[in-house]
Amino acid sequence: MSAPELIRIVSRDSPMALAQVERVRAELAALHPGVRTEVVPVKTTGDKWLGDLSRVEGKGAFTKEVDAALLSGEADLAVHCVKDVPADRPLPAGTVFAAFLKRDDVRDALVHPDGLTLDELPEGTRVGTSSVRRVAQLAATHPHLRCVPFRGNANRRLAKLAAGEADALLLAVSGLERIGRADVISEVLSTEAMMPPIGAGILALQCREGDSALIDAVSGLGHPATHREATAERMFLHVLQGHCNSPIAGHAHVDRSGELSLRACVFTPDGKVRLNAHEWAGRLDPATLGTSVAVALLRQGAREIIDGIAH
Ligand SMILES: NCc1[nH]cc(CCC(=O)O)c1CC(=O)O
Repeated sequence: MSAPELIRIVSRDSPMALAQVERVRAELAALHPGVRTEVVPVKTTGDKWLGDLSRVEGKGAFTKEVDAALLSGEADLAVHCVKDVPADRPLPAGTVFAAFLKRDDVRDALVHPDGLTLDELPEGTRVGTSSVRRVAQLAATHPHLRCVPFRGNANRRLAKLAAGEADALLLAVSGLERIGRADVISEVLSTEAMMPPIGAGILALQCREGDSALIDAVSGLGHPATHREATAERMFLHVLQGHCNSPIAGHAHVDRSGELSLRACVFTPDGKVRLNAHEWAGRLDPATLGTSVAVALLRQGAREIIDGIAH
């Protein structure tokens, strides 16, 4: 089938999201020089509402309006951070993932105006983050620090930090790189020090089911190892059935020999309990690995921890 003449790409309108779209346009232009692209920016509930996300009705605060543009035919292709796409339920009916782009850095970074590292931060330092995953892990390893709620896109968070609303920030390395602000990073945290979220650093392309001309055109942007990692991580979360307030981390990785493993954790919000599992896929497919790791954590009591957290 011949490639479409025009691909309309829908995305959130934050600087990070628009930078992601530019990456997709550049990769598409290299693959299909004849295809034109147009950007359809939308504001999502998650961009408009800067309060507690668990108070927004339903999941998908960063994806709902993007999905709607795809389904209504206003756009043909959506670019998402996999991290922001709910994994506890299937994609909206009528849509599918057409490709997962090569994964960026999965790690979180500390941003401190004077360049201090996490271990150097003095008692009482206010760390801006609304992420229950980051809060729980910091509480466990650095109980003398204080997390303060911090929402808004990465550029807004950096502006709030500059305005003194916190003393330091935790943000994804990949996000800072995308907005061209890797210069503010004072320390890149190892995945042992700060386990990443499901889908960290992965961009997914989503389209209407059955739009085969488009699927054919963009599938060449897909990265097979990233696809396996995203599939294992998302199935893990699907089986575990977390909610917005449950601190969960997970990181699948294809190593140099092509072996896939998945390490994952469930925490209590205060970080005092941490369940761990780490398994290799061996002959299992990625989704079965995700299921197996989720079951391993459920056997350790993950359900009771997750359900015991108010949401
Ligand atoms: N929750 C917002 C969000 N969604 C994806 C990223 C980072 C980029 C990525 O992991 O793809 C960020 C920002 C952050 O957590 O610092």
